[in-house]
Amino acid sequence: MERNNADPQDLPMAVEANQEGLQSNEDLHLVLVLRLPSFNLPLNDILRPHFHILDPADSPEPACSFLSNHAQSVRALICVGYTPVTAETLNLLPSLELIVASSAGVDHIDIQECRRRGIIMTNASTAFAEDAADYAVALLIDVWRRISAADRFLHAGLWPVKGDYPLASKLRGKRVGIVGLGSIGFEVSKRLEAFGCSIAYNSRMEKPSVPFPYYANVLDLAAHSDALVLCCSLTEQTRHIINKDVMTALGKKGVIINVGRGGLIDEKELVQFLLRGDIGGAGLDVFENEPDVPRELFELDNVVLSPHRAIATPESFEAVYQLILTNLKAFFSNKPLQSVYQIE
Ligand SMILES: O=CC(=O)O
Repeated sequence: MERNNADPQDLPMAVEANQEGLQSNEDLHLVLVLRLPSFNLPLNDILRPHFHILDPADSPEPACSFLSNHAQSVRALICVGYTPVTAETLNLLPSLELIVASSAGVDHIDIQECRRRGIIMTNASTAFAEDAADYAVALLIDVWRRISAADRFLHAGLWPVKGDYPLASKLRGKRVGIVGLGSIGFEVSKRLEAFGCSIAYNSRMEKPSVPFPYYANVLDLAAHSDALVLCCSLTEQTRHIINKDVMTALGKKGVIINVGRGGLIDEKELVQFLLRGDIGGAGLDVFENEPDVPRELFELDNVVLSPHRAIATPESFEAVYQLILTNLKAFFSNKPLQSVYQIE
């Protein structure tokens, strides 16, 4: 594969050291990092020995002129966090071939434009899968066993006043429908099987390698489930995949857990269903307009809320940095990439 020959005059970067010794920036492949200035991670330090990092957030130049002036020959871009990558941004990067997303979800990236341009994308759901799955299951157990609500009961000093706390619900024997059986959904299935739940799923395509019943339609999955766990990407096809009809099919005792994206659920409808008692409860780590959470939810004891933290542990971030490094090294040495996001 051809080397990237950025004009070193354009790049006000110092000479970098790598493990093999000192190399000038001219010898290192150029990698653009797009991040919000507030997103200060050790990622650049991990990458610098291996790549020549261009980071507009470190420059006083406005991002647009930085990209026009310095990034014309950039072939690989790291998108950190949920920094939007729009068609306008992509237009400033005519040589771009690869986007490495540091997130599991990629709905902040214009994937249709990437498809049109033939830009490959990798995401980080494999690195986040275990933590996201632990969290999804924790939310489900919390809603069914009412742990957070019981905690509030005790904190409010209500045990001596009101007596025994009401019984909650058992996990074993429950039917859980997983929406999106990618790496995160699959980890959820492994954990819930161990709790004695029966698993079914909906996904873009049936997966011949898994033993669980497949429902091509989320409505049918909901009708055969006690809980839905949402682990899929937010795309044009999945926006509001959990709508009024699906919630009705899930029924009054049904529970919804969301560790995907807020936009997967018609949130206004969800609030109404919960207020009317038309579904049994919800465990929500993501919301349609973060960080704004519908205030009505704060009053409901059958709802467990969390500020978009399912994937986040220091260990999972470390795994993401390593995944990013592996993918960039593979790309520049023309080897197979890990965790390629399949753009539909
Ligand atoms: O929500 C978290 C992620 O997409 O990484």
